[in-house]
Amino acid sequence: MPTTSAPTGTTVTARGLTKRFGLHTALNDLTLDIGNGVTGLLGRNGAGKTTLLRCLATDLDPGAGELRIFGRSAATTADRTTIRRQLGHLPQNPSLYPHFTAFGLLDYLAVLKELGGRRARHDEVRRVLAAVALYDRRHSRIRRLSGGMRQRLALAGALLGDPRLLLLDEPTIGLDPEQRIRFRDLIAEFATTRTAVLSTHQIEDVAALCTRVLVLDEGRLVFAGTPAELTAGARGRVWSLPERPIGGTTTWRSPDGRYRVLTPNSTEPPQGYEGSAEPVAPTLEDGYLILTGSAGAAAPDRP
Ligand SMILES: Nc1ncnc2c1ncn2[C@@H]1O[C@H](COP(=O)(O)OP(=O)(O)OP(=O)(O)O)[C@@H](O)[C@H]1O
Repeated sequence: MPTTSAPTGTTVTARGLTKRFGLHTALNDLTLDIGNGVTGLLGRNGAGKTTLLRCLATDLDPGAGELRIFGRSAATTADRTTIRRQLGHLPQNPSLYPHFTAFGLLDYLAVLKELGGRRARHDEVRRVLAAVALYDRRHSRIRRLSGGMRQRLALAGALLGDPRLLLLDEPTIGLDPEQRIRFRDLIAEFATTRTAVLSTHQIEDVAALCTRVLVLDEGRLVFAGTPAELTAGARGRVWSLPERPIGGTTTWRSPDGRYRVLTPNSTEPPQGYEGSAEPVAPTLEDGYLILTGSAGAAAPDRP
């Protein structure tokens, strides 16, 4: 496994972390460290990203291996309570009570988070509402908010109390481009002194935001490093061709009519296109596709 860069500081330490659901192994012997900054979790559907985030949130008991967060053991009841007080979790498909107002829901969550003193608690609710640009909608009932606004409200809930560790499961789903940029700014600022872990299929978010990337494949950690290191795996393996080749893997037909082609196993252009292939600078997505072997799956069957 290519691991060239280490995280700064250590918030999470996992050794041999394994989670089984019946006969299925969702996390398989994961050993990793996560420190300050934004760590992106990538992987195909079912790779184990949500399961890992749920273990980090101490919502799921891994069953095997060691998990320490802030130096405390997630397996010990007293330590788990201490960990929970210092983390914020935006789960996949968060459920919000539709009859609450935005302010009312966050105030309720703030009470559960033991943010004491009415005035200080309300100030904190106003702070997180402003952070996700929902302050003007604070009196709106949740059922009247759009899908993207609900997602931002759930993010505000995770930010309550200024946690040391923020766990975000597909946080930018449903956000418009302006709000997505705002989200990146918010999380990048947060992670200058704290730790954020986000699971996503939005590779542009990882490229724009993450200081480190972890890639899971069928429950195993197959990459830990920087986005630049993941991208480098595709160097010399991306081409622009005048037609769809038989060899290589076509990612898509670009608007200029040329075909963007990956050669996962070679730094040579596809056979027969030596004269017409133009090398293309790889993206993080190319590095990810080549690493996970998904590049082969990207090509449609030829008739
Ligand atoms: N509560 C559960 N009971 C049984 N199997 C589960 C449970 N939760 C997850 N799994 C299985 O564990 C594997 C990993 O699931 P997980 O939700 O962690 O994947 P993921 O990487 O987050 O996927 P996606 O990108 O689709 O959200 C899958 O095969 C899933 O079916």
